[in-house]
Amino acid sequence: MSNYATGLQPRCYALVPAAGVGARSGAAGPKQYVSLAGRPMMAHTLAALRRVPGLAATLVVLSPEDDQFESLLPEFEGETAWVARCGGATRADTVAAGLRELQARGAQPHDWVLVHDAARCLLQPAWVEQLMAACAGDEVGGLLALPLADTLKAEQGGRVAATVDRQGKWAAQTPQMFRLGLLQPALAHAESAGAAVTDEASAIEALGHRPLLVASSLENFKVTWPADFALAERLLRSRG
Ligand SMILES: Nc1ccn([C@@H]2O[C@H](COP(=O)(O)OP(=O)(O)OP(=O)(O)O)[C@@H](O)[C@H]2O)c(=O)n1
Ligand SMILES: C[C@](O)(CO)[C@H](O)COP(=O)(O)O
Repeated sequence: MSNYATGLQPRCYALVPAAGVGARSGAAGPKQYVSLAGRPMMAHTLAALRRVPGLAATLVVLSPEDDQFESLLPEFEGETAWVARCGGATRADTVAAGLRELQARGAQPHDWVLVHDAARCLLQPAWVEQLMAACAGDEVGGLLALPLADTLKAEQGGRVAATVDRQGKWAAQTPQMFRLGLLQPALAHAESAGAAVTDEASAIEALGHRPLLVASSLENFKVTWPADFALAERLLRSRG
């Protein structure tokens, strides 16, 4: 019997952490506002989420200091498009604050939350639908990810220290989809243990669960480094 068998149909919420500064990107300001194919990067991310059938609402979590969202994405806010200015110092802090905001807006423990990086602006709705379909009947939830195609090296002082066995290794992407009632305590547990989790799945794993891996696309990369902007722009333009 499921822990979440309330008799109520769970809702699915998207939570977009967008409170980062983009230090690695070399951009003059937060990378989520860099213009790509004529629109701020985050506009592409949010447009993709808007086209996902079955999402009850999308919550964007900004830094309290953000002064660009309203002017650059004036059309976003609405009945199912929410904004909160409660982002934290780390991605995990931002997500935890966003979960509290979802709860305050009526989300229940059995509801699903799909956490998706603002910086993964090449997202395709079909990939999100695949994740939702895979997780629908699952107790734990899961994430989009990609099996590693390259040989993996461990580095020390600019030289190869070791070649790491890549067999069975995947690169984690987003969305990462978990029940609110599981993700919230998982992040709280990670924080109290002083564990710096870089994604939601690691917090869930630390509780002994094994999230589902749902194969995604190389195109769902996270804009991180300076050269990533040009690649994202080319791909966005090629999609028309
Ligand atoms: N304190 C933070 C840090 C990151 N993020 C968000 O988490 C996503 C993935 O993080 P990353 O690519 O690392 O973004 P930045 O933190 O902005 O980049 P950097 O680490 O290079 O500074 C981004 O959408 C980013 O805005 C966030 O909401 N709050
Ligand atoms: C969540 C994530 O995008 C999965 O790959 C990644 O862990 C975020 O890491 P970052 O260092 O905050 O960019």
